[in-house]
Parts: sequence; structure tokens; C-alpha cells
Amino acid sequence: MEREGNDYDLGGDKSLPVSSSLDDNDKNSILNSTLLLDHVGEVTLTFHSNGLSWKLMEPLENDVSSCLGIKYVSKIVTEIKLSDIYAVELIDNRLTHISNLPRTTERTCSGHDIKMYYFTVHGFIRSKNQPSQWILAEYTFGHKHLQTCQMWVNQLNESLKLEIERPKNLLVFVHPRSGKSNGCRNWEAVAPIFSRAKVETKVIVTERAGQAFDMMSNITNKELNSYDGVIAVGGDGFFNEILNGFLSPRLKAPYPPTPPDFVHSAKDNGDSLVVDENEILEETSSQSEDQFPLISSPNQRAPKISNSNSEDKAPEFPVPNEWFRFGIIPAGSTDAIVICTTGTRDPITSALHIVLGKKVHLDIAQVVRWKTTPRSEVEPFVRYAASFSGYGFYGDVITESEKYRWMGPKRYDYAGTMVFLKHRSYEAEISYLDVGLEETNSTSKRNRESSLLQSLKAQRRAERCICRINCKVCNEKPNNAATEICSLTPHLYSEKRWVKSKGRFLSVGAAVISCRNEKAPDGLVADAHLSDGFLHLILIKDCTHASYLWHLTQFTRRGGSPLNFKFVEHHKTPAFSFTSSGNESVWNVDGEMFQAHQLSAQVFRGLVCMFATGPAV
Ligand SMILES: Nc1ncnc2c1ncn2[C@@H]1O[C@H](COP(=O)(O)OP(=O)(O)OP(=O)(O)O)[C@@H](O)[C@H]1O
Repeated sequence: MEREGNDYDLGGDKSLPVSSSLDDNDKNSILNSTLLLDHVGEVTLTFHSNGLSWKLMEPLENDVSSCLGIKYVSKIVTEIKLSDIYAVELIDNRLTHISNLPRTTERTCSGHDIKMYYFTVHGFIRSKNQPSQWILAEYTFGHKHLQTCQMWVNQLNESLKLEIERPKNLLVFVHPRSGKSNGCRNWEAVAPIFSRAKVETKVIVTERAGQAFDMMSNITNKELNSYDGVIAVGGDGFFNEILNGFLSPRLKAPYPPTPPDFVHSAKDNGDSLVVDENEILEETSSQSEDQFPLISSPNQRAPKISNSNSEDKAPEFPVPNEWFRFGIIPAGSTDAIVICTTGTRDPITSALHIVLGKKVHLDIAQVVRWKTTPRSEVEPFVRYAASFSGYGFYGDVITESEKYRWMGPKRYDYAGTMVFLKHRSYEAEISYLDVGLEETNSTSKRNRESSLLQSLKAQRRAERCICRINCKVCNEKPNNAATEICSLTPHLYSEKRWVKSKGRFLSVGAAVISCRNEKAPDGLVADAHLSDGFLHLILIKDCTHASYLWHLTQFTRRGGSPLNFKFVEHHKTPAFSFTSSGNESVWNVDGEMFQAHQLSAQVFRGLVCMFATGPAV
């Protein structure tokens, strides 16, 4: 029997702006057509206010399975939200042989090739096993009239234009030697997603360490304003370099608060100064060319700031900036920042987060190294960290691992074992701002009875709140405890108490985010958030080898278990300072290393925005 109304084949064009004749489900629809869905069959496609849905006109033979005489139609995707569509493309007409068409059509016009026009809707679906992972999905619809396909493409593109958070122009830095030297390959894998989405990209493949820093610090604000964001194709260290190049000449903020007895030298004449806030503001915005690390690995050339464009930079590019976002296409050795912000380490998922214009705020730590030697001219030396800063074990592992870069990501395991076996501890004094028990799960009250500790342990585990999409903690309005860039004035700290921890430390770590990675899926500090306004200080006092090993394994398995050991302190704080008796170890600030006798740090809540959503639930 002849079937009527096969739009793509025989009947007239039945694509129409929706009228009252549509059934209830289609009431809110904008467009409705009968089309051929590639590899599926004839469908009724409906465009609703929030996306597309389609109904199979008749189940295909090969799409039906039967068991004990009961027929099951396989589960085919039948809808996609507009927010999950990143591109719509018209495809040149192509000949479709009759045998490729559904059986209903074959009966009506056997033996001919027919000319069809197609358009493809590009989007994504969430992986069933790993909800944070997004998988590319494309749906190709055909019709014999070009106008019908064109109408759908136009209509969809008009609606996509209303998704105003999506970027149009991006600056992309590719680190070709990152991780297992996959930088270029990873970029090539995702570049088609950007071109389909019609996102313009200016791509720079770096030739040396420090190049991205130089370019980001020297780029004029006019040019920077022409981009919606900057993308790093590489690892955490590379992202850190770009972030520092961006922030160093642009962020205007006082240096971190310090305790009254923390006397640092802000001038190179060796005089100790009480730091004048106004002077600091000036100094931050006009850092000298001499600012580079004392220690840098062979392939980490010290980046230099040139101030040739300083006039151009100051007023026109505000920081924080809600619009200008950062993105990462992972290609590094650990990729902790990308795992914390997207929940996975997948270049495709990251590219989709970027083209769909997702947005999540990220805390940034400002780390300031004070005068190293009386004659040194490079202080204060300022760096910014998005994930982690650490001294002792963390500095030594990175220093050691740089000798074995040729091993790729495995160098961290090797270097970690070597450093662990050496078991070196360092004399240091750490002061941190106490924000009160109600605002932190700090273990600062170390003199409590052990029974009280036990009950707290259970309670705090239950309180542990992991950062996810739409995380409640990150979305909370900032309070005084959590430092905000706009409230960054010293008087704010006067009410806070400085607490000291002194002795020999195996490591001093300050996590800005949880630092999830493949070895520690919960992160080094499971309850650190993307935007809680705290640094999570993890202080490990000298202890036995066995105890330290236990701690390290707890750390990687459970995202830190601070109450388990006396020698472990975990404090949530907006700022801390550090003094060591000698320059024995190095500070690792997101992969960049330098010696510091005196150092102070603070966190800026939600200072930058990332193209991401946070990990899925
Ligand atoms: N073309 C280049 N050649 C050598 N080094 C480079 C180049 N481009 C950037 N770098 C430097 O390499 C360092 C490490 O890069 P990246 O973070 O991408 O890799 P990784 O260390 O393998 O990964 P992760 O930081 O995730 O552990 C960066 O700090 C950056 O300064």
C-alpha cells in the first residue's frame, strides 16, 4: 500500500511553522517536519523552545528485537536540548540510492537514485558510565527540498545565536611537548569542533618555555578584548604560565596580609619595611623585568615581563573579568585543573565545554616571595597558582622529576619514590589566619581530648562536601572569612587571629582546589572547592617513614584524612606566611619552582572564570 506524506521523497513539502493542528506534545513547537534521519528512518522532527525531538514514523525492521514473542524497539536517542547543540551544518546534496531508504519509500519509487539534501545537528550526550565525560553525537536529517533543510538550519542557527555565553573568538596556545608530547595531536583532534561551531581561533604552538607567558603579558588590551578567552592545550604548568602572563601585569591588588612579626624587605637596599598599601599597589602593577625564578629547570626558561605596553594595559582590561574565560584541552602529565573543572581528562569533553560557553569561577592564590638575599633585586617576586603550591616534599619531587622529563608522566612516580626514600625534613615557621571553627573544619585545636577527636572525625567525614556542578559552597555569597578581590583590604584581617605552627616539616602544601588526578580521584584535599575562598594548608611535621607512607596513601585514596595523624595539620585559611631558616628546599607553585626564605600567600575568591561546569554528580 502506498504511504502518503513522505516529505523527503514523494509528497509536497510539509515542513511548516507549527499550527494548531499539532498534537499536545507539539504545542510549544516552533517547527515541525517529516524528515529522513540517517541510519534510522523517517521521523517527525519537532523544534521546541528548548530543543529538538523526533518520533520514528514506523519502527525499522532492524531496530526491533524480539524475546519470547515480545517485540522491543531499541532505545534510540529521540531528543537533544538546544544547550547541548554546538553546531548545525547544511550538507551538499547527495544521491541516495533507493536501497538506503526505508522500505516504505522503496515500495513507491523502486529502482531510482534520488537526490536528497541533508543537514547535521552536532551535539553531545553524557557517557552512561562516566557522567562527566561528554561524547560527540551527530544527527543527520534529509529532505528532497533544499529549502526545507535550509529553513531548519536557519532556524536552529538563529536560536543558537541567542546562546550568548558561547565564545566566538579564542586565543589558543599549544604546548607540543606537554605530557607524552600529545599537544598538537590533541589540538588537531578537537579543532573540527571549534570550526563547526564557527569559533575563530588564533593558534600559537610554543617553541620554548616562557613564550606563552611573554605573549600573554605583552598582548595589548585591544587585542585581548577581541578574544572571548584563552585556551591552553597542555598541562597544569602550561596553564599556570598563561594565567601568570595574564594576571601579572593586570591584577591590581595589595600583597597578602602578614602577621606583625613577619618582617620582610620590600626594597632592595636591605631595609626592613612595614609595607605601605599604596606603594604595593604600584609595585604590583609595574613589576620589574628582573622578576624570574632563581631556580628554573633546563626547559623552563625564566619568563620575563616586558612593560612596553604597560600604559595600554591598566585601565581597559578589568580583572576579575566575567566575560574573558580560560580553557584547558588536557595534554599534560597530571591535568589536575582540568579534572577538577570538568570531572574528566578528555580533550573532546573540554572542547565541548568551551564551545558551549560553560562558566565556572576559580579561586586563584597569589604567592609572594620576599627578599632572598640582601643584594637580590628580584623581590617581591609574585606568582599566581590555580591549583597547588608546596614546599619540601612537593618542591623536591618536582625538582627531581625535571631530571627525568624524558620518562614522560612516569617521572613523577620515580621522583616521588626517590624523594620519599630520602625523607628530608625542613625547619620552618608557618603562620595562617584563623577564620574560626564555624567557618572551617580546621584541626587547629590540636590539644583536644582524643575522644573528642574521634567523634569529630566521624562528624566531619559526614560534613565533607565534594565540589560538583552547581556546588553549593562555590555558589555561596562570599563572607568575610573567604577573601574576595573587592574586599581585599588589610583592615579586614585585623579581626582575624594569626596562628603559628613551627618545627621541622616534611612538607608544607597549600591547595587552592582539590587537585584531583587519576591516582587520587577525590583529590589531594577532597573538600577543597573551586571557589570557596580558602587555601587548604596541609602541614606534615617530621614523622617516621612508615607514618609518612601511610599518610601519602591515605592522601591519594581518600583525598586527605587529616584527623588520622598527629603529625598532619589541615587548616582552611585565606592567607598564610612562611619563614624558613635556610633555603634548603624549593617552592613549587603549580609546577614553577623557586627558593624562598620568606613567602606569603593569599587567595582571591573566584578571580578567574573557566569554560567548564565542575564535575558531574
Ligand atoms: N615548546 C616548549 N618547549 C619546552 N617547554 C615548554 C614549551 N612550551 C611550554 N613549555 C613549558 O613546559 C612546562 C610544562 O608543561 P605542561 O604543564 O604542559 O606539561 P607537564 O609538566 O607534562 O604536565 P602537568 O603540568 O599536567 O604535570 C610549562 O611550565 C611550560 O613553561
